[in-house]
Amino acid sequence: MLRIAVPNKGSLSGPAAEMLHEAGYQQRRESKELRIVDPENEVEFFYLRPRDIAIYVSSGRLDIGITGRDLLVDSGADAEEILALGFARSTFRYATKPGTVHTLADLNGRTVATSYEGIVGKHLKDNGIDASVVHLDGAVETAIELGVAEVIADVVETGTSLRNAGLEVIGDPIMKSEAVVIRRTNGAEGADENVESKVQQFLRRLQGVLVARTYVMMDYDCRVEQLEKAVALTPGLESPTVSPLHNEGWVAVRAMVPAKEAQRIMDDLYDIGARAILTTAIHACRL
Ligand SMILES: Nc1ncnc2c1ncn2[C@@H]1O[C@H](COP(=O)(O)OP(=O)(O)OP(=O)(O)O)[C@@H](O)[C@H]1O
Ligand SMILES: O=P(O)(O)OC[C@H]1O[C@H](OP(=O)(O)OP(=O)(O)O)[C@H](O)[C@@H]1O
Ligand SMILES: [Mg+2]
Repeated sequence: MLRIAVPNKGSLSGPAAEMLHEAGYQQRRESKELRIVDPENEVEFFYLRPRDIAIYVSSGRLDIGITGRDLLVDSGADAEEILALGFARSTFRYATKPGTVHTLADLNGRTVATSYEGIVGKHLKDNGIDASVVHLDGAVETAIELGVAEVIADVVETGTSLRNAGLEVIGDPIMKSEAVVIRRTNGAEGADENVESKVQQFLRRLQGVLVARTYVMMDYDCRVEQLEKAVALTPGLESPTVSPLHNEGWVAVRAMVPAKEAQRIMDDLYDIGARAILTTAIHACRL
């Protein structure tokens, strides 16, 4: 049985459950459930606080987990990222009231409030900055207004929270984060054979979901003379499927294309004479 840690609340929890469901795994029905067994897939899911997941996984009691890259780094736990999942994307930044602190160097001697002491402590140290760090559990944007700190370091996605608090960012992002699958560092070494094959199957399934979300299937007909040009526009993953049409001199072509580029590719195909150009969603795949 593969043992997997899944976020039980916060920004990671909904999208993680959705992705696991799309990958064919059973998920909990009640938000209070702390663990469920999916007997068909021989997987047990543990619903844990996102911040604790790296600690459980590094202990070796759970085989893999889904958490945020920033939470993994902050924990300092002995675990590594094995697959990026593309949701809960954010940056991690310093911010302050306009006009007080302008550059990273100005942080010297200041107080920084954050929920991510691990990331901030290391970043300050690596940059030779002597600042004190105050730990707050959340809503850190308010810390400046209330005089607890002069600077905050927090997760920024749209920037709305910073704007609402009248704050502006300082310097470049400290890091970029997204949801990731993590495993104990070098966890594949010496792992049970059955566990290892289940981990690989889990990763293939999630990769399948990622591909199904980012690619569409494109079909079109074109004249044989235009085939090379058309194939250059739709190279597919390996190479497109080309089948003869009943009408001589025409072929049907099928290839996966990135969903974001589908409309532009359809225009370009039309311009070189392709017709009956269709796209269809991919629901699942194994590459
Ligand atoms: N607004 C956001 N947009 C995208 N990702 C976010 C956002 N807020 C937090 N995250 C990400 O979610 C993870 C933190 O999850 P956690 O559950 O601890 O916090 P949360 O989503 O802010 O929930 P909570 O309501 O408990 O504060 C981190 O990886 C972080 O980068
Ligand atoms: O840039 P934005 O789109 O505004 O998103 C960033 C905000 O979202 C998270 O807060 P959350 O609502 O989870 O509250 P918290 O600070 O208590 O964690 C994060 O801590 C920021 O405050
Ligand atoms: Mg939060």
